[in-house]
Amino acid sequence: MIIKEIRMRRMEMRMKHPFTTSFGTMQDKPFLLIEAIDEEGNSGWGESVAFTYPWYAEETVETNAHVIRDILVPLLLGKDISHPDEVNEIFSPIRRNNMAKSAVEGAIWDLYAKRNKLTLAEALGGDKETIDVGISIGIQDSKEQMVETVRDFIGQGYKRIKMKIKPGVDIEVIRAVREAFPDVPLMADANSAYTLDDIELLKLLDDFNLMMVEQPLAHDDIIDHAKLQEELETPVCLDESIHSLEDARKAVELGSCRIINVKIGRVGGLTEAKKIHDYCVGKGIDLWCGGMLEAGIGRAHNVALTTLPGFTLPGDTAGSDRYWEEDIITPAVEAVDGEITVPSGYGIGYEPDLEKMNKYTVGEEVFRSEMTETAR
Ligand SMILES: O=C(O)CCC(=O)C1=CC=C[C@@H](O)[C@@H]1C(=O)O
Ligand SMILES: [Mg+2]
Repeated sequence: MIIKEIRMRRMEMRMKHPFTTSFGTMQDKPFLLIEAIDEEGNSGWGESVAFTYPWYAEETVETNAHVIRDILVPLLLGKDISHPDEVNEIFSPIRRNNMAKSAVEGAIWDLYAKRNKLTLAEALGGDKETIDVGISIGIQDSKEQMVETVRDFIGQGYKRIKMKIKPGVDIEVIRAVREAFPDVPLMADANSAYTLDDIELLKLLDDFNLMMVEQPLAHDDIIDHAKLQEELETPVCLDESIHSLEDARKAVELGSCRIINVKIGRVGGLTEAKKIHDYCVGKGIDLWCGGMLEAGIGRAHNVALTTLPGFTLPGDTAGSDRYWEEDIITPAVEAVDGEITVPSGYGIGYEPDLEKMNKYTVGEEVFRSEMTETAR
């Protein structure tokens, strides 16, 4: 398939509620959508998960727009791609900028699957018809509010509860939730808010039968996480530290984690995510698919990835209604009793809702192999 045109939409959506982590609070969500069109007029979609502020990773919406426009699109326009794995290869000379790469590569994966009359799950080698999903809950104003929020999501049937923690908002909140819900599958995400100086506090987590503690230490660390895992019964799960198969291999060999949160954008796309999956299956490392507060396109990619057999734990792909009054795909992603039915349509399986997309589009750039124009 020849990549004849790539369109980059600047989107602005606003989440229903603010989302607070150890790094801050967000509710407005500017992001980029990528559409790739082949010579037959087939169209595939990808979503950048970069935030406007580089608190989770070094990339931002602006750095993504530059790298996509000036570096990645010129490498792909006019190219004859027989399999999306080639995109990972074409982009390999570009250092990092994984979220930018992933947004473009995701569009090519969707395009490839549609062109070959496959669901994206089938194209990736996934074999599940439904996926179990959990919910990620931001830091709440009080432990009582956290308990009530957890109660609400358990009532909606979510298969596991992830709560954000940070120094001063950790042990007592987890204790309150565990006392209220002794058996709910429960985990905590620290977003790198602790250091090895906190090891005595972190060892207290072992009292709560948590499934895991996610990224307790520095965002770019695997050594200290290995020292921490030696002291903890609770499995360490890495998120921010893992940007590639090589990072995963080193972390597993060092014993830095027993679980990995795979985020397609963080690792540079579906091809790399699949490589990490295949490696971790062989090493007995459990995986789950993390979220980046995606709109429907990104959420659809997460659903497809989660169909791979090594995604053994419920991930963060909640229904669209977790964050959005209305989504930009139809139908919206729906979690019923903590399960999402994998769509049977080709590609990502959800249709872009162009009326909603246009409603939230604040800018668009069109790149064609023979010209580039700014459409609005
Ligand atoms: O998309 C979701 O629902 C998951 C949101 C979530 O937990 C996160 C999103 C982005 C950065 C972090 O705050 C956190 C994570 O680290 O997984
Ligand atoms: Mg995380």
